[in-house]
Amino acid sequence: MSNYLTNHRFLKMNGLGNEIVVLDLRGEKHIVTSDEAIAIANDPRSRFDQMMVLHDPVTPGTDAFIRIYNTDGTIAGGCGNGTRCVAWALMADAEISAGFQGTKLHLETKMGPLVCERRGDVEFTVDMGVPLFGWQDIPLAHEVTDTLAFEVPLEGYKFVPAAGVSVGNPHIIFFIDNVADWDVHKVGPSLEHHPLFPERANISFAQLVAPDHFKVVVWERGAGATRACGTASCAVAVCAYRKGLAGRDVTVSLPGGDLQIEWRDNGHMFMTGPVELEWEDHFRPELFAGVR
Ligand SMILES: N[C@H](CCC[C@H](N)C(=O)O)C(=O)O
Repeated sequence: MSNYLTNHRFLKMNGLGNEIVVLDLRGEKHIVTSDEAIAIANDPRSRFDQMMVLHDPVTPGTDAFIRIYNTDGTIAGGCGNGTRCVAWALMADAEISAGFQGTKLHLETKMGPLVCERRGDVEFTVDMGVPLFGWQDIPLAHEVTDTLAFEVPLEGYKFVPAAGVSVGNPHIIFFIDNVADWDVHKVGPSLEHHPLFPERANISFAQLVAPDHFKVVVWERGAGATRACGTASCAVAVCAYRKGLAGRDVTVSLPGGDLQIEWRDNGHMFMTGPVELEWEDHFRPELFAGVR
């Protein structure tokens, strides 16, 4: 492992149990390689679903640029839970916030800008942008008549139409009767890699509890089953609204807890939820038994 990481701030956090590492590489030119990301993810102390690496801002007026890595070393366009963790780090962490004043932060990923607002000690709202519903946007490998109801075989289960959307990353949702009947470990891997999804996909099973409440379980592209997924919660909320199942303001209950999603009239999705800091240190190779 390259020693350029040494001494950079390393935070192990989570957003509703979605395991997040925040690595502050601002001021550093190196970009973490896929192999380095995998090595950090493979160490039990720093195991992550997503690693959020902070770089110097690219667009004037923004506070930082974030590169997002999945457990398997691939890059993700968006990560809702991780973005809230970054917001906490830059606004509130004793060391890297550098006494940040105010309650608003402008972040940027390869998918565009992300504005974060602090709501409380550990509670943040993120403007997750505008969802895209075209088959090329999701993307699908070929055109389907209706991206809110198309066919993907679910081996071993009765047919349920799939809904697709891009919220900065590809999401496929199955609106089903009861999440307890679905084993994401069983169906997730083959759906994530299904040939209909040329960039692979995050897979969700969503159960309507009430028009303002869903129970959701997620199999994430590049990370597997996670305890919570912010972008999937946005994806469920906007597809449910467009299918006439729900209103614009919904609670999404994930295995790790609840997120609030609001799809405002201006087309933007707003996600609100908590973060937790587990431990922080400076990156030192000896901290990571398996990382060399
Ligand atoms: N856990 C993340 C999503 C990661 C998405 C990633 N698995 C991908 O698109 O490759 C969230 O809270 O939104």
